[in-house]
Amino acid sequence: MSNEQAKNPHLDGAEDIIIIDQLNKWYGDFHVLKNIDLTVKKSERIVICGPSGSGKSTLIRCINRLEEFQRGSLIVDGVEMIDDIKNIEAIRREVGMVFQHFNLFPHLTILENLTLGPIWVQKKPKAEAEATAMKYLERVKIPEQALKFPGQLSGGQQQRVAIARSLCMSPKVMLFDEPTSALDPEMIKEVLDVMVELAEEEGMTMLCVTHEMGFAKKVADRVIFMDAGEIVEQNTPHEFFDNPQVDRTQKFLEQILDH
Ligand SMILES: Nc1ncnc2c1ncn2[C@@H]1O[C@H](COP(=O)(O)OP(=O)(O)OP(=O)(O)O)[C@@H](O)[C@H]1O
Repeated sequence: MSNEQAKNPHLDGAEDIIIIDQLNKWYGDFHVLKNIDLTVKKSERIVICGPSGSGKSTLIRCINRLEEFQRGSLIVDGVEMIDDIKNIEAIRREVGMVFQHFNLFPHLTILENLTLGPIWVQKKPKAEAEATAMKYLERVKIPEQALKFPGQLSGGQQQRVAIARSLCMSPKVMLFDEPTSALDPEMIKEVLDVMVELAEEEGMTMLCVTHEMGFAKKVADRVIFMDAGEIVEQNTPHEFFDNPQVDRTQKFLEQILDH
């Protein structure tokens, strides 16, 4: 396995924000994650790819504790993930997640979707939460949609709302689980553009499960290839795409780059 750590200058001297050590997870008898070791630096941008069912979603869902795991350790910003509700809450505050299907509350306006967490979880005053929400709606370029309901927005706009909603909680890490795979082709770019800005202008630490290899080439410090519950290969995008070391990676790249 190639283990070359990203060598981008913006990561020089950066501290480790996620440390995963020998993480193993089973669904019943099915060993879904096998001996995962992964250290992520602050401001690092990681793209995770691999065949369907290889465990990509499960891995990032473990990071913010949407899934439990049976063996190994996982530390996020110095907080170890053990079965302790206070730790889970701390992790959820630090780690935002954007899903394939947006997961907005349909009966709440966009503004209410964005302020719900800050008001109820972070106990922020309503006016402050709304000001922050508007700031992030402007950042994702849809402030005029604030008083509409999710069903009145396009898929691309809803996904940008979901990204803004995560940002309202001031996360230190953002996890993206196939954020563009439910979108029509013409909407994919508008969401990827927001993610690129987030990486380049905010220096956000990002782990993104995606098959958007153009995004990986443009933004990622490191691309990780998973297969059958293992990290099979990881490298800088340049090396990963131009010089894959492992047979399984080569076959995967041939398949997806054919499309
Ligand atoms: N709740 C569950 N119970 C049992 N098996 C599950 C559960 N969730 C996922 N799995 C299985 O675990 C494996 C990994 O799933 P996961 O969603 O992490 O893969 P993935 O690489 O993200 O796939 P995809 O690209 O299709 O989303 C799959 O075989 C899946 O069927």
